Amino acid sequence: MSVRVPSLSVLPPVRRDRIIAQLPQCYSEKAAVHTKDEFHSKVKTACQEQRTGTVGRFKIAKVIVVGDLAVGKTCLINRFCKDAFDKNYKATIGVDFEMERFEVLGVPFSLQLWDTAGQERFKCIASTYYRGAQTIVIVFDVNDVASLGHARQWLEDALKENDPTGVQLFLVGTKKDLSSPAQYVQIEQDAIQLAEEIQAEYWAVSSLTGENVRDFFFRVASLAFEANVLAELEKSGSRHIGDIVKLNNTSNNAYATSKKKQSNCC
Ligand SMILES: Nc1nc2c(ncn2[C@@H]2O[C@H](COP(=O)(O)OP(=O)(O)OP(=O)(O)O)[C@@H](O)[C@H]2O)c(=O)[nH]1
Ligand SMILES: [Mg+2]
Repeated sequence: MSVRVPSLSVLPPVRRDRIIAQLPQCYSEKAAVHTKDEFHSKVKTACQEQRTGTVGRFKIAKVIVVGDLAVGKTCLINRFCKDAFDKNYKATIGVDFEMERFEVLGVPFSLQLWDTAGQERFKCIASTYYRGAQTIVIVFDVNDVASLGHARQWLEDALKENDPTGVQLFLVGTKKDLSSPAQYVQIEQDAIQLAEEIQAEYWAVSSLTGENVRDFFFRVASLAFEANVLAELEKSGSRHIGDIVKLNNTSNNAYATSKKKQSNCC
């Protein structure tokens, strides 16, 4: 198992191609977290007035990526974070993670992307990292019906460690480049139906060609950001949250939490 934990002081600056000025649209209106064209007006105003509280001050949203072995979880993350693709399968042992920094509506915001192992023998290690997720991404291979069939079980396992009301769910079909249009149409129907049932947003991507990968992660970052700012606004009611919320570096630092978990890990 490899877990790399960068310190805050060595984080690179936000890349120019990680700047989000508008809400990216969903993949399918039939299965979306929401279908609004723009960020919530309260969120836009809060950002303009720099009233986003702890969001923007080292706020990091934890995203866990789960799903059957070899469906393409690692390739999906690597395509986005490193613009790389490896055709050779190398199983993830336990977990790995990547940090991605964005700027959303002028506010810094980071995603901590946890790439978990799909292999049964590593599942017990991986599941100890599920806790505290804000976003759960369930991955399946669009050419493998069984991997879609297992999505509910992955969700159930991830929700054991998280508050179901507080998480955003995504169901992502990978390896779109390998499927014929006819095959794809069939599995997409089933996937969208499942996504509707579990209230997940559906996406289909190819890490080989890069199709939809960037749009997908931009959508994840934007929806997590929007939910975080709305939660901050709700927490502080009509008060000016930027004036009253002080970040406690020890208790709110996700890196500290990760380090703690790392040392407890089997
Ligand atoms: N053609 C094609 N192959 C892909 C794509 N994504 C992943 N693969 C291949 O599928 C295999 C498994 O990919 P991984 O990303 O390692 O799978 P994983 O889900 O991380 O697997 P575990 O770590 O064991 O859970 C590799 O051989 C990849 O090259 C894709 O979009 N298109
Ligand atoms: Mg992997």
